[in-house]
Amino acid sequence: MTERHAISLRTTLAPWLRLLAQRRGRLSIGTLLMALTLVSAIGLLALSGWFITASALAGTALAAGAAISLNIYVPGGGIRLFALTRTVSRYVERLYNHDTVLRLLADLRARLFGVLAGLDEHRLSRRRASDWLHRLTADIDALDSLYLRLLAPPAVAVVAVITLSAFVSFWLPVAGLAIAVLLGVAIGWLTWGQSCLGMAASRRRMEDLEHFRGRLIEQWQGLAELEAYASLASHRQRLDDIEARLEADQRRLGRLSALGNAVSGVAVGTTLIVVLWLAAQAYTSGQLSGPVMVMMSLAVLAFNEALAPLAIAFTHLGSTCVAAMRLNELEAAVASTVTPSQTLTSDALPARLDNVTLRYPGALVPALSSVSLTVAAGERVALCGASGAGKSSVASLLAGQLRPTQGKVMLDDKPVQELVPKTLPQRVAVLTQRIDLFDDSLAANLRLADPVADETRLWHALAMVELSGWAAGLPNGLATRVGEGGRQLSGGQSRRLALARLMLRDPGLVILDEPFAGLDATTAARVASHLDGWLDGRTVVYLVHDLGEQVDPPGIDRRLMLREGRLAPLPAPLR
Ligand SMILES: Nc1ncnc2c1ncn2[C@@H]1O[C@H](COP(=O)(O)OP(=O)(O)OP(=O)(O)O)[C@@H](O)[C@H]1O
Repeated sequence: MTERHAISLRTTLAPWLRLLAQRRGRLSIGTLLMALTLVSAIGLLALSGWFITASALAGTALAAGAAISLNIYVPGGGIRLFALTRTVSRYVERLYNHDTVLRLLADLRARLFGVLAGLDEHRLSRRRASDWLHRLTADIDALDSLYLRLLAPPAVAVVAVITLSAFVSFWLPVAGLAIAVLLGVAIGWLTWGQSCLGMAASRRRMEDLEHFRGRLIEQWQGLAELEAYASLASHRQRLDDIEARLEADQRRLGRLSALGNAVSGVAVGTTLIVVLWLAAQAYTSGQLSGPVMVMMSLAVLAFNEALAPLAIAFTHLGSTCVAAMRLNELEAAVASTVTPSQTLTSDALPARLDNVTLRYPGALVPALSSVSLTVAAGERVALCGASGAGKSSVASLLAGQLRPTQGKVMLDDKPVQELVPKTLPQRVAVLTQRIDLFDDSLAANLRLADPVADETRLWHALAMVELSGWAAGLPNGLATRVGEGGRQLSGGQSRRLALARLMLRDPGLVILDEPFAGLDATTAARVASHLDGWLDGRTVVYLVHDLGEQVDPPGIDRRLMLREGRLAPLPAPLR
């Protein structure tokens, strides 16, 4: 890992470390509990070694007739104490740290929800639902390892090396130095070295996992189409390719983790031999007693416990980095938007596009080019154009769901991006081509627009779209379930239900995309006459391919024509 990589790693993880720092009290207690567990494990082994050796030597001396005494109570008590603190602190540490991690997860998810809520429709629609799911699950999971796997264990290991080295130096400084150097190098390798080795594969794996999940969901959703066009095999082949890459990286990371574990074992083993050799020399020169010599060596052996979690955690550091990078990108996208503060009046809203150009990300040509149009308060404008002319793009701009690449979008003479987010859905209503109905009752689907609407209002809204007779004839009336995505309803019924839902609100600007699509002429004419009354006193933009084909939307004051993303002169009327 170069210096540049190290800097980018720091900047990538910095926002998340700051988030962790908000819980620094809990994290410090958790780390202390980890350290206590480790110290108890080292103490237990070291003291046991000392005690067994001292007892053996005392026994031998007694057998040889020497008069010696050994206090067995203090070391025996110490061993019991370490055994007890090791068990209790491990249990409490697991409980406490898992609780901390769950709290961190809640912090991370809440922060991500906040970020997602701040994204406009445009940014949200650039990714598949599965990608957002991946952000909320796998990415957050990868980040939660930041404390438990990447911060606390190396911190505890470093403190433990310093403490052990100081402890051993008390009797034999050169052995203390050997411990500091050898185990310090091992910690360096297991953190820095392992992360360098695993960085590429763990990053790639994280990216491939997201692709794999997205494509897999896409395959299940589109299974019927893939089978109908005999494309299932090629689609599956692409999935297999990603899976093969995932498996190869998994194997690579497994091998690297095994290498890390081997390095950790070799490091502890080598340190043990060196300390034993130095201690044996000190013993033969009378500098050190036998029990202390054994105690030093066993203390080093117990250090295995401190190094064991490092190899796997740091081999997978790339996953955490990718997750953090993705979430940082999202945060940056939200941070770049203006803090909104303006609200809309309760009257009909004037709307304006000032020299607006809109280019979708990655598109070769703009969807809208230098479009300027004004809709006065209370006016009804029909925006006509062929499929792909840019009508829906205009609607999304007016509804604040898209931001223009250039130019200004004004509602009520205020820039749309400066409007408080909740004011837009309250005052601007859009009926798009895509109808979203939920697998719930008719009443629940209607009450999305107004949760406190009573049944009288619901029946009135249904009557406005000529659905009240049909609904009254259903055995369960308003409690009838519409099925997933409104499957129990016809296309025309779904559209009218969506229109009824829209009429439960009180918007100042109404945008209706082909409001009568899928309706027969008689029903369309009846709905048009109800709609006409409801639209009075509101600004209206109709999006239509053309006028005069079937039933026109009611009360059109002016007609505009869009052609290939530009406002065009109206064609001369047919004679
Ligand atoms: N999310 C998107 N990403 C990229 N390009 C898009 C996106 N949405 C629309 N476009 C492109 O922008 C242009 C205008 O599309 P738009 O949906 O605004 O047209 P429209 O007039 O509403 O069409 P229709 O009547 O078929 O709904 C089209 O060329 C379309 O391909």
